[in-house]
Amino acid sequence: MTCCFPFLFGKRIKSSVIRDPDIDEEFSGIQNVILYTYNELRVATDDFSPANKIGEGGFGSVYKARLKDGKMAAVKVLAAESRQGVKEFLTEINVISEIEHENLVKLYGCCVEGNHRILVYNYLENNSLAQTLLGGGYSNIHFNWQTRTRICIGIARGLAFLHEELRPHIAHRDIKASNILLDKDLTPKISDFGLAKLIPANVTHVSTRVAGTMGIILLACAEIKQNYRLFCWGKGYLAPEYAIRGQLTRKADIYSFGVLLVEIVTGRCNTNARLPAGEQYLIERTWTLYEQGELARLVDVSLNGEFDAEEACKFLKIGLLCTQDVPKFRPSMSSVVKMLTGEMDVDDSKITNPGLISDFMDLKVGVKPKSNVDMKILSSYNASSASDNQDTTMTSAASTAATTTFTAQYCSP
Ligand SMILES: Nc1ncnc2c1ncn2[C@@H]1O[C@H](COP(=O)(O)OP(=O)(O)OP(=O)(O)O)[C@@H](O)[C@H]1O
Repeated sequence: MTCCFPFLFGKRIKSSVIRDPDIDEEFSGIQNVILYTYNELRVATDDFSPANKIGEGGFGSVYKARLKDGKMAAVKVLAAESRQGVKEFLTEINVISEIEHENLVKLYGCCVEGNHRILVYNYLENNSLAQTLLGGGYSNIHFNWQTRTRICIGIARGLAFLHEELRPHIAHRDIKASNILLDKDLTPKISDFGLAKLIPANVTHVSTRVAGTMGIILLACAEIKQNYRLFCWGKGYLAPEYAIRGQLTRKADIYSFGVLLVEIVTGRCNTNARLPAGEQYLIERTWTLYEQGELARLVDVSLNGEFDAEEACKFLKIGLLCTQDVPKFRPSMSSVVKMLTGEMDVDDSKITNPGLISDFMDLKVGVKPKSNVDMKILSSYNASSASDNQDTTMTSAASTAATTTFTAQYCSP
């Protein structure tokens, strides 16, 4: 196996030790990343043993590891399909390594040996919100109201930091319950910056491919000459403008945060096909109950009534503010933090209708779906940079890699 940077292994990267000018350039400005050898990580994970596997995401498998210095780590082995070239990979590392905040997962280092692309993160003891709070009762953790408020505020602070304090700003692009990890004190940490891209401060949005778990994929199949469109609805965190047009702004993250906020208060996933129609989509349900003045009914019953009803309804209203259909109506994350902590009032009159799948299906397609089909969509576009800026990025069935299950609605054009 060829080693890209043999002279760097086991060392903290210092650009001063690098001799190759290209590599020197790649590493310039990277000071705090440790480069691990593949062998070191193999030993740390007991040869990537299934017993140490703690998760599987769209971009690869995650293993629990004990590093040489005794520290626990989460080792994310990027799947072959999502392996980037050294340059892209290091660009990502460069971004991640400089980010430090109480509510963001810390990147310790990486491995870029031969074909391997591995990220090494701080290990978080209490798993993700998806596996605990929303995991269907398989966790021993009791999320009381106070813990939930702390988690909501922590996530909001982490995101506000990415959006507003970092220069250039960063949109996470994949805010969702499985990307919120909890440490031993249940402090939330936002993970998965693998998909984060820099947004230059003077750019209001970049139109780009949809990354990570897809909310919607619009596929036009060449064989049927675009006679059919396949709309796929996934886990529902994506803002409509991002899902449909690939328009990435911080406002799309704020939409996803709003969905997550409502999930935390209600203790349920944002989509649940087993519920009666009208209750399946959490944001739709929240909007209905808000209009009826009955928001408190949504609060997680497992709290046994032990919560501050006024505060819980306020959080749900903030969720609605964040998920408004019109991106510019959504508040900034720093305002969200202030509203959550009570430093700023929530103005009910500012709440307008949320961006909902049912609405834009009708709007964009103009016909009702013919049938529901469950299918495995191979997501993870490797769309060429040429198509990155086109609204039609998602119409290219394009290259597909990681498997994600979606419920698709097959429609006439
Ligand atoms: N730093 C970490 N500490 C502890 N567990 C982790 C850590 N990072 C990831 N995990 C576990 O691995 C799982 C998979 O994480 P990963 O970020 O690869 O995928 P995901 O967020 O579930 O999905 P996707 O790739 O679609 O975003 C997480 O849900 C979590 O349970």
